[in-house]
Amino acid sequence: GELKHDDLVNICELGQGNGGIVWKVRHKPTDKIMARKSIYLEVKPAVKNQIVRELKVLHQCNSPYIVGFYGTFAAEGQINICMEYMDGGSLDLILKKVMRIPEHILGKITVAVLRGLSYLRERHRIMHRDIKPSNILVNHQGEIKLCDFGVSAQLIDSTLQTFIGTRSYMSPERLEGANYGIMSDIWSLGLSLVEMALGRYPIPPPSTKDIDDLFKQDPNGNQPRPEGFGCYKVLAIFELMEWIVNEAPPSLSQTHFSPEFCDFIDRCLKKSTTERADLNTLLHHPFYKRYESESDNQDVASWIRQICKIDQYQINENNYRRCAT
Ligand SMILES: O=C(NOCCO)c1oc2ccncc2c1Nc1ccc(C2CC2)cc1F
Ligand SMILES: [Mg+2]
Repeated sequence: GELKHDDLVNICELGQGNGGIVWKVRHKPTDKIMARKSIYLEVKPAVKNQIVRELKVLHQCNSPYIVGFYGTFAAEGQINICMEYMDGGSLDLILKKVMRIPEHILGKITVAVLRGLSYLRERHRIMHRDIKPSNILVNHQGEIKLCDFGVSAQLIDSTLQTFIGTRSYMSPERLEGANYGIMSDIWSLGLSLVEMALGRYPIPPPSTKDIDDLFKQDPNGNQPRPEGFGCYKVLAIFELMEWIVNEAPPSLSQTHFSPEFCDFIDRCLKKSTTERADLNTLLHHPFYKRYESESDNQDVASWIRQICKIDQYQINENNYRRCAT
């Protein structure tokens, strides 16, 4: 049956952003751990009920590359979406812990995202609409899954993409207000991969010297990033949108990345949608091919566990220091 608000007990807050707050919760009747996202909306009850009705389609969204769905309900003026708890968190949080994500892990991420996008398109005829590191979640089993995709048309309209912060992953055509579709998700994937490969949002593009410094000082990319890293100028959001529309797209250099990866990125970040690679082309690209055959994700699992162990170690270290004083 449907989940009820009173059956859920808050454990801890997992994150906040763009009008939504996510809690780790326990479902008392089943003792199951879940993540509950609450989105506050000032809309009429009829609109809320339509959103809940449309979100129930998520019960049919079953794929290894899509975060599991347990149920949805309206309570206290919020839309609540209960989903699978992913104990590795989202890739934007992972990126804060490490300098950057190694290419072979980015290959596995690419396989999962392309397969997730294919599933949403083939089986549900929808695009994602919000591909970015914070909407790609991982767990200790090495699974990589998508969340926060546009399954409810009414929720899309009600939020009207007012979340200005997320515009920076939007494709040029979408920023210009032109028609956009799945090709816009491909642009967002390309931009997200460059950000995770370099360890920083890639617009304005870092200079070759910046990138060489980044790789010289820490070849394995495991040290947390020093403050003021790269001391690059952070553009205001509108400057950023202008840059995406008017300037050349970011790219990767073959000094630090494989030719296949560099080419994959170039194909995703074509500013013109007619030149940009579509989903099927990318599913035949050598970079995707290199990783699609690897069935298990034990390399991802051990990489995630190693990062979370550092995290756990630091928690213990801080606790020890506090107790020792
Ligand atoms: O969270 C969203 N935006 O994040 C900004 C607010 O924090 C979001 O925006 C939508 C627009 C249209 N339909 C749905 C959603 C949806 N949420 C959502 C979609 C799919 C799932 C699947 C179970 C994994 C979970 C979700 F939370
Ligand atoms: Mg999100």
